[in-house]
Amino acid sequence: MRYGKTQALDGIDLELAPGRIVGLLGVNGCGKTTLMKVLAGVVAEYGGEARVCGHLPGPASKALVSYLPDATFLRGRMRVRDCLTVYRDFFPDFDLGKARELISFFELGESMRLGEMSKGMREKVQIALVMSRKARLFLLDEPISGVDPAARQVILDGILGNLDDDALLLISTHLVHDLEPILDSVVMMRGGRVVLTGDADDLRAEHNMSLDHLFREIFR
Ligand SMILES: Nc1ncnc2c1ncn2[C@@H]1O[C@H](COP(=O)(O)OP(=O)(O)OP(=O)(O)O)[C@@H](O)[C@H]1O
Repeated sequence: MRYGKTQALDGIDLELAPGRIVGLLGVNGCGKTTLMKVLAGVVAEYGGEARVCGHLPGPASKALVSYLPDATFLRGRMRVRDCLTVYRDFFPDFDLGKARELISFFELGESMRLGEMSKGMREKVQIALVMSRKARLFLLDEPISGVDPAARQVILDGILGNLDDDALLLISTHLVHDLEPILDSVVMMRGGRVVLTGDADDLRAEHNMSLDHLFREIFR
Protein backbone atom coordinates (compact mmCIF):
# COMPACT_ATOMS: atom_id res chain seq x y z
CA MET A 1 0.00 0.00 0.00
CA ARG A 2 1.49 3.35 -1.06
CA TYR A 3 0.54 6.94 -0.61
CA GLY A 4 2.39 8.55 -3.51
CA LYS A 5 6.06 7.82 -2.83
CA THR A 6 5.44 6.58 0.72
CA GLN A 7 5.38 2.82 1.10
CA ALA A 8 2.90 2.56 4.00
CA LEU A 9 2.61 -1.26 4.03
CA ASP A 10 5.31 -3.49 2.63
CA GLY A 11 5.06 -7.25 2.25
CA ILE A 12 2.69 -7.88 5.16
CA ASP A 13 1.93 -11.61 5.55
CA LEU A 14 -0.30 -12.16 8.54
CA GLU A 15 -3.02 -14.49 9.73
CA LEU A 16 -4.97 -13.72 12.89
CA ALA A 17 -7.13 -16.29 14.66
CA PRO A 18 -10.54 -15.56 16.21
CA GLY A 19 -11.09 -15.42 19.97
CA ARG A 20 -7.97 -13.35 20.59
CA ILE A 21 -7.10 -9.83 21.64
CA VAL A 22 -4.23 -8.76 19.43
CA GLY A 23 -2.11 -5.67 19.99
CA LEU A 24 -0.97 -3.91 16.83
CA LEU A 25 2.09 -2.13 18.15
CA GLY A 26 4.47 0.32 16.57
CA VAL A 27 5.74 3.88 16.61
CA ASN A 28 4.07 6.77 14.77
CA GLY A 29 3.89 6.29 11.02
CA CYS A 30 4.71 2.56 10.95
CA GLY A 31 1.50 1.67 9.13
CA LYS A 32 -0.93 0.61 11.87
CA THR A 33 -3.77 2.86 10.71
CA THR A 34 -3.22 1.90 7.10
CA LEU A 35 -3.43 -1.81 7.91
CA MET A 36 -6.65 -1.18 9.83
CA LYS A 37 -8.06 0.76 6.87
CA VAL A 38 -7.30 -2.15 4.55
CA LEU A 39 -9.07 -4.60 6.87
CA ALA A 40 -11.98 -2.20 7.39
CA GLY A 41 -12.40 -1.94 3.63
CA VAL A 42 -12.09 1.85 3.53
CA VAL A 43 -9.11 1.87 1.15
CA ALA A 44 -8.86 -0.19 -1.99
CA GLU A 45 -5.72 0.87 -3.86
CA TYR A 46 -3.24 -1.73 -2.66
CA GLY A 47 -1.47 -4.79 -3.96
CA GLY A 48 -1.92 -8.21 -2.44
CA GLU A 49 -5.03 -9.54 -0.79
CA ALA A 50 -6.77 -9.16 2.55
CA ARG A 51 -9.61 -11.39 3.75
CA VAL A 52 -11.95 -11.17 6.72
CA CYS A 53 -13.62 -14.49 7.54
CA GLY A 54 -12.90 -15.49 3.95
CA HIS A 55 -14.36 -12.32 2.41
CA LEU A 56 -12.43 -9.76 0.41
CA PRO A 57 -12.97 -6.29 1.90
CA GLY A 58 -16.39 -5.11 0.69
CA PRO A 59 -20.01 -5.19 1.82
CA ALA A 60 -19.84 -8.80 3.08
CA SER A 61 -16.73 -8.18 5.17
CA LYS A 62 -17.95 -4.80 6.42
CA ALA A 63 -21.01 -6.50 7.88
CA LEU A 64 -18.62 -8.47 10.11
CA VAL A 65 -16.24 -5.65 11.02
CA SER A 66 -16.77 -2.99 13.66
CA TYR A 67 -14.23 -0.24 13.12
CA LEU A 68 -13.15 2.58 15.40
CA PRO A 69 -11.10 4.95 13.25
CA ASP A 70 -8.37 7.13 14.75
CA ALA A 71 -10.41 10.30 14.16
CA THR A 72 -13.81 11.32 15.53
CA PHE A 73 -16.49 10.11 13.16
CA LEU A 74 -19.54 11.70 14.79
CA ARG A 75 -20.67 15.31 14.47
CA GLY A 76 -20.41 17.60 17.49
CA ARG A 77 -24.04 18.73 17.38
CA MET A 78 -25.30 15.19 17.91
CA ARG A 79 -26.50 14.06 21.31
CA VAL A 80 -25.58 10.60 22.59
CA ARG A 81 -29.13 9.40 21.92
CA ASP A 82 -28.84 10.53 18.27
CA CYS A 83 -25.67 8.49 17.91
CA LEU A 84 -27.47 5.43 19.31
CA THR A 85 -30.27 5.94 16.77
CA VAL A 86 -27.83 6.28 13.86
CA TYR A 87 -26.07 3.06 14.84
CA ARG A 88 -29.36 1.22 15.39
CA ASP A 89 -30.63 2.28 11.97
CA PHE A 90 -27.37 1.62 10.17
CA PHE A 91 -26.15 -1.67 11.64
CA PRO A 92 -28.53 -4.66 11.84
CA ASP A 93 -26.23 -6.29 14.43
CA PHE A 94 -26.28 -3.29 16.76
CA ASP A 95 -27.44 -4.11 20.30
CA LEU A 96 -29.09 -0.93 21.57
CA GLY A 97 -29.52 -2.28 25.12
CA LYS A 98 -25.84 -3.12 25.35
CA ALA A 99 -24.86 0.33 24.08
CA ARG A 100 -27.08 2.00 26.68
CA GLU A 101 -25.50 -0.12 29.41
CA LEU A 102 -22.05 0.92 28.25
CA ILE A 103 -23.00 4.60 28.09
CA SER A 104 -24.20 4.30 31.68
CA PHE A 105 -21.09 2.28 32.68
CA PHE A 106 -19.03 5.19 31.32
CA GLU A 107 -21.18 7.56 33.44
CA LEU A 108 -22.41 9.51 30.42
CA GLY A 109 -25.95 10.78 29.80
CA GLU A 110 -27.92 10.18 26.60
CA SER A 111 -28.88 13.84 26.35
CA MET A 112 -25.27 15.03 26.33
CA ARG A 113 -23.97 16.64 23.15
CA LEU A 114 -20.70 15.36 21.69
CA GLY A 115 -19.46 18.88 21.00
CA GLU A 116 -19.71 19.68 24.71
CA MET A 117 -17.78 16.62 25.82
CA SER A 118 -14.09 16.16 26.60
CA LYS A 119 -11.97 14.05 24.25
CA GLY A 120 -12.07 11.12 26.68
CA MET A 121 -15.86 11.31 26.96
CA ARG A 122 -16.28 11.32 23.17
CA GLU A 123 -13.90 8.37 22.98
CA LYS A 124 -16.13 6.50 25.42
CA VAL A 125 -19.24 7.20 23.32
CA GLN A 126 -17.51 5.86 20.23
CA ILE A 127 -16.29 2.77 22.09
CA ALA A 128 -19.84 2.15 23.37
CA LEU A 129 -21.17 2.28 19.81
CA VAL A 130 -18.44 0.21 18.18
CA MET A 131 -18.39 -2.50 20.89
CA SER A 132 -22.18 -2.92 20.81
CA ARG A 133 -22.22 -4.55 17.41
CA LYS A 134 -22.16 -8.35 17.20
CA ALA A 135 -19.15 -8.21 14.93
CA ARG A 136 -16.57 -10.93 14.30
CA LEU A 137 -13.70 -8.48 13.95
CA PHE A 138 -13.27 -5.33 16.01
CA LEU A 139 -10.66 -2.88 14.74
CA LEU A 140 -9.87 -0.25 17.36
CA ASP A 141 -7.36 2.34 16.19
CA GLU A 142 -5.65 3.94 19.20
CA PRO A 143 -8.75 3.93 21.43
CA ILE A 144 -6.93 5.12 24.55
CA SER A 145 -4.26 7.42 23.16
CA GLY A 146 -5.77 10.76 24.11
CA VAL A 147 -7.18 10.00 27.54
CA ASP A 148 -5.85 10.02 31.09
CA PRO A 149 -4.73 6.77 32.79
CA ALA A 150 -7.89 6.42 34.89
CA ALA A 151 -10.12 6.83 31.83
CA ARG A 152 -7.91 4.37 29.91
CA GLN A 153 -8.67 1.66 32.43
CA VAL A 154 -12.42 2.38 32.36
CA ILE A 155 -12.38 2.25 28.55
CA LEU A 156 -10.48 -1.05 28.55
CA ASP A 157 -12.92 -2.49 31.09
CA GLY A 158 -15.80 -1.43 28.85
CA ILE A 159 -14.16 -3.06 25.83
CA LEU A 160 -13.35 -6.33 27.60
CA GLY A 161 -16.73 -6.69 29.23
CA ASN A 162 -18.41 -6.64 25.85
CA LEU A 163 -16.33 -8.94 23.73
CA ASP A 164 -17.72 -12.25 22.47
CA ASP A 165 -15.42 -15.25 22.99
CA ASP A 166 -15.16 -15.97 19.27
CA ALA A 167 -14.52 -12.38 18.14
CA LEU A 168 -11.12 -11.04 17.17
CA LEU A 169 -10.11 -7.70 18.63
CA LEU A 170 -7.26 -5.92 16.89
CA ILE A 171 -6.25 -2.88 18.86
CA SER A 172 -3.51 -0.49 17.78
CA THR A 173 -1.42 1.49 20.21
CA HIS A 174 1.99 2.72 21.21
CA LEU A 175 0.85 2.67 24.88
CA VAL A 176 2.04 -0.90 25.33
CA HIS A 177 2.24 -0.72 29.12
CA ASP A 178 -1.49 0.08 29.42
CA LEU A 179 -2.59 -2.61 27.01
CA GLU A 180 -0.19 -5.39 27.97
CA PRO A 181 -2.42 -6.99 30.65
CA ILE A 182 -5.24 -7.65 28.17
CA LEU A 183 -3.27 -8.80 25.13
CA ASP A 184 -3.24 -12.45 24.01
CA SER A 185 -0.81 -11.78 21.20
CA VAL A 186 0.99 -8.98 19.45
CA VAL A 187 1.98 -7.78 16.01
CA MET A 188 4.83 -5.29 16.05
CA MET A 189 5.34 -3.13 12.96
CA ARG A 190 8.10 -0.89 11.73
CA GLY A 191 8.36 0.95 8.43
CA GLY A 192 5.28 -0.77 7.01
CA ARG A 193 6.56 -4.25 7.83
CA VAL A 194 5.78 -6.75 10.55
CA VAL A 195 8.96 -7.15 12.60
CA LEU A 196 7.67 -9.45 15.33
CA THR A 197 4.51 -11.40 15.97
CA GLY A 198 3.57 -13.99 18.53
CA ASP A 199 1.72 -15.07 21.62
CA ALA A 200 2.14 -12.57 24.48
CA ASP A 201 3.10 -15.19 27.10
CA ASP A 202 5.53 -16.92 24.71
CA LEU A 203 7.26 -13.64 23.83
CA ARG A 204 7.57 -12.66 27.51
CA ALA A 205 9.06 -16.07 28.35
CA GLU A 206 11.37 -16.19 25.34
CA HIS A 207 12.78 -12.69 25.89
CA ASN A 208 12.49 -12.73 29.69
CA MET A 209 10.92 -9.28 29.76
CA SER A 210 7.54 -7.58 29.54
CA LEU A 211 6.06 -6.72 26.16
CA ASP A 212 6.45 -3.07 27.10
CA HIS A 213 10.17 -3.62 27.70
CA LEU A 214 10.51 -5.66 24.52
CA PHE A 215 8.78 -2.92 22.55
CA ARG A 216 11.24 -0.33 23.90
CA GLU A 217 14.17 -2.61 23.05
CA ILE A 218 13.01 -3.13 19.49
CA PHE A 219 12.20 0.53 18.84
CA ARG A 220 15.17 2.02 20.69
N1 LIG B 1 -3.46 10.08 3.56
C1 LIG B 1 -2.13 9.95 3.49
N2 LIG B 1 -1.43 10.55 2.52
C2 LIG B 1 -0.07 10.41 2.42
N3 LIG B 1 0.66 9.65 3.28
C3 LIG B 1 0.00 9.03 4.26
C4 LIG B 1 -1.41 9.14 4.44
N4 LIG B 1 -1.79 8.41 5.51
C5 LIG B 1 -0.65 7.88 5.99
N5 LIG B 1 0.41 8.24 5.26
C6 LIG B 1 1.81 7.81 5.47
O1 LIG B 1 1.82 6.39 5.53
C7 LIG B 1 2.68 5.94 6.57
C8 LIG B 1 1.88 5.08 7.55
O2 LIG B 1 0.92 5.91 8.19
P1 LIG B 1 -0.12 5.31 9.24
O3 LIG B 1 -1.11 6.39 9.53
O4 LIG B 1 -0.65 4.02 8.72
O5 LIG B 1 0.81 5.05 10.50
P2 LIG B 1 0.44 4.73 12.03
O6 LIG B 1 1.34 3.63 12.45
O7 LIG B 1 -1.01 4.50 12.18
O8 LIG B 1 0.86 6.08 12.76
P3 LIG B 1 0.29 6.77 14.09
O9 LIG B 1 0.71 5.91 15.26
O10 LIG B 1 0.98 8.10 14.10
O11 LIG B 1 -1.20 6.89 13.95
C9 LIG B 1 3.31 7.19 7.18
O12 LIG B 1 4.56 7.39 6.58
C10 LIG B 1 2.36 8.30 6.78
O13 LIG B 1 3.06 9.53 6.61
